Amino acid sequence: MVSPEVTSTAVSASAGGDGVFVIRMENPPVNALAPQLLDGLDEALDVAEKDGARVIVIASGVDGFFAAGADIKTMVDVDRDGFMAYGRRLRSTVERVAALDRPTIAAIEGSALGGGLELALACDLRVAARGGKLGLPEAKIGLIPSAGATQRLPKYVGRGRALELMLTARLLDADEALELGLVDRVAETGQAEAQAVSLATRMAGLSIPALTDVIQLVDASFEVPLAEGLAGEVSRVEALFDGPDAREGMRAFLEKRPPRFQ
Ligand SMILES: CCCCCCCCCCCCC[C@H](O)CC(=O)SCCNC(=O)CCNC(=O)[C@H](O)C(C)(C)COP(=O)(O)OP(=O)(O)OC[C@H]1O[C@@H](n2cnc3c(N)ncnc32)[C@H](O)[C@@H]1OP(=O)(O)O
Repeated sequence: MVSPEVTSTAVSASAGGDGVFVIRMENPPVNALAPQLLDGLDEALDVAEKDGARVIVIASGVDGFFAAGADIKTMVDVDRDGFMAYGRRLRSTVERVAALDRPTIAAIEGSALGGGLELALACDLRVAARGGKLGLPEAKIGLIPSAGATQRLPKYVGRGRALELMLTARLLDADEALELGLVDRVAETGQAEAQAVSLATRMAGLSIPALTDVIQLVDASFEVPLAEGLAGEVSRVEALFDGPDAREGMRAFLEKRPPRFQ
């Protein structure tokens, strides 16, 4: 069901009854991450949170592009203050996606480049369809990725591969991106959103507090000493055990019925 609450012209959204909320970026021709698209993303995220979305999919509604990154046609004429202001604006939305307290999946149909790929990297998982290109070509235009890729990419693909991709500015296809660990699933052309929604639907049937805890513990594993991470597991599982989902999940298992998580 299309969500009428999203009024943006650069984004549409649909909320499924199963708790999966799909946000589609629609800023033709290349889904350049222009301010109106970022405003639309934030509006859609507001609606998703208000509606209690359990899993959020960020997809593309523009043929050929998930997102081509910052709008070079605009960037070429913008002054330093505008560059800095836009950078702050873009990073605000990207980091909001990264910090969401529910799982997020990027459905990459078409090319995801520069800031567009950085938006996908801020999601918890990535599904990429064959036919698109993925890359961080900022060095070709005298810039560097500056919406999180230098910090996230090494965690996904390792230091050497992250450097190779950013130092060559080369583009990958979906299969190589999967091989490197840049994306988590590959779909046939035109099927990225469908595959992402299928994955999201499976996740939406589980305990979202538990999934969110797993995401945060895995992300922390790159930052904290092992002992601190293990202690985090303990404190979180004890809190979950005290929460409503654990009792409901165990009772549903024993009663051989689907759990009704909050
Ligand atoms: C107030 C607003 C200010 C906005 C500017 C301020 C920026 C602040 C930056 C801070 C944040 C940084 C974020 C990030 O880290 C940095 C970036 O994202 S930089 C941009 C990175 N993206 C790219 O470099 C992609 C460049 N595109 C390509 O490599 C190719 O287009 C492609 C995607 C591989 C496809 O190639 P082709 O199939 O050959 O098609 P074309 O190249 O001919 O492209 C078709 C058409 O689309 C236009 N286009 C493509 N990408 C962009 C883009 N990013 N911005 C604008 N326009 C783009 C291209 O020019 C063609 O247009 P046409 O010639 O047909 O008019």
